[in-house]
Amino acid sequence: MLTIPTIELNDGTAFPELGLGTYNLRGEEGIASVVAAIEGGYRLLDTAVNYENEREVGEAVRRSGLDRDELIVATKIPGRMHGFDEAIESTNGSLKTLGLDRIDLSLIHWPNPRHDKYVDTWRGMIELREQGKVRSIGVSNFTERMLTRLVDETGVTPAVNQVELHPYFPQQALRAFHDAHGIRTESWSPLARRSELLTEQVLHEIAAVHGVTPTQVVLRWHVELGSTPIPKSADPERQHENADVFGFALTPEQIAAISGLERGRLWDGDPDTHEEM
Ligand SMILES: NC(=O)C1=CN([C@@H]2O[C@H](COP(=O)(O)OP(=O)(O)OC[C@H]3O[C@@H](n4cnc5c(N)ncnc54)[C@H](OP(=O)(O)O)[C@@H]3O)[C@@H](O)[C@H]2O)C=CC1
Ligand SMILES: O=C(O)C(=O)[C@@H](O)[C@H](O)C(=O)CO
Repeated sequence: MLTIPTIELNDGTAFPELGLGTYNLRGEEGIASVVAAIEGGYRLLDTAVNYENEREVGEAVRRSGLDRDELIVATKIPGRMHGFDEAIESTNGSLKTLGLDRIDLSLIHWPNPRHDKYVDTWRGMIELREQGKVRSIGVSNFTERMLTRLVDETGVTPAVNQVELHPYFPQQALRAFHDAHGIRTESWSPLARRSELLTEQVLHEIAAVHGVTPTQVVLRWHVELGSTPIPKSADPERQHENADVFGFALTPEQIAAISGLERGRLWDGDPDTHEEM
């Protein structure tokens, strides 16, 4: 079993440097994949109401037999549940579906700025944290301007901002903002959803130098940037490959070469315009 190192969030919580994405892991097969990941050493599980697999993730937590406090279960409030009361209702629903008595990390899934309710949603999450139903609170797909507004209007800085981040979209400016404000960056689609990224020549060259795979080079790049990647894999061997990135280090030149693959978002997931309910 691998040991995945942790960092400390701005609320004092120990948080893994790599976790498991669970988008599309559903049913008995999905449960088995999540159990395998936990047995392989994963301690951060990323789900969402909109993935329709909170039941499976909660069941995997129970089947793993691991002490509950060793795991970080993260879920997300969907756009249709924005607002103070709605955030509380959504979280109570997630607790029930997960079958757990605490959510370790709750995120606002998308800001949906046209509806302009994310500040009220955030206030609901602050209340949930005070009630102990949620341990850490954060956001996803927030821009610098949106993060600034949350802090200015509530005085509470998110612990995490989970955003699209991979070598095609390295998010340098947003990461610098996070670092300056004590917000942990989390990378979604860290492998660019497998796409053609893993065939890039530069990744193969760097992988050969270290005796690792191109996938491991990409995930190590996230770690070196100070972001927690949450690669999704249904397969225990690929889960192991993805998490086994703490035994080598990239040089500054290699990190720069990987960041040089930048070309933009995978799809039109721009938080200023994309709306997800
Ligand atoms: N907050 C947000 O708005 C968003 C959050 N997310 C979160 O981020 C997670 C990860 O992002 P996701 O979009 O799933 O994409 P990823 O970048 O994690 O890529 C997942 C794909 O890569 C494949 N894969 C995984 N490991 C390997 C490997 N070692 N070698 C070859 N192929 C591999 C998987 O296939 P296989 O399973 O067969 O191994 C799957 O097809 C999601 O699952 C979700 O939890 C994602 C999008 C948006
Ligand atoms: O997976 C998520 O968390 C999302 O927010 C979705 O937008 C997802 O990335 C998707 O299905 C986009 O095609």
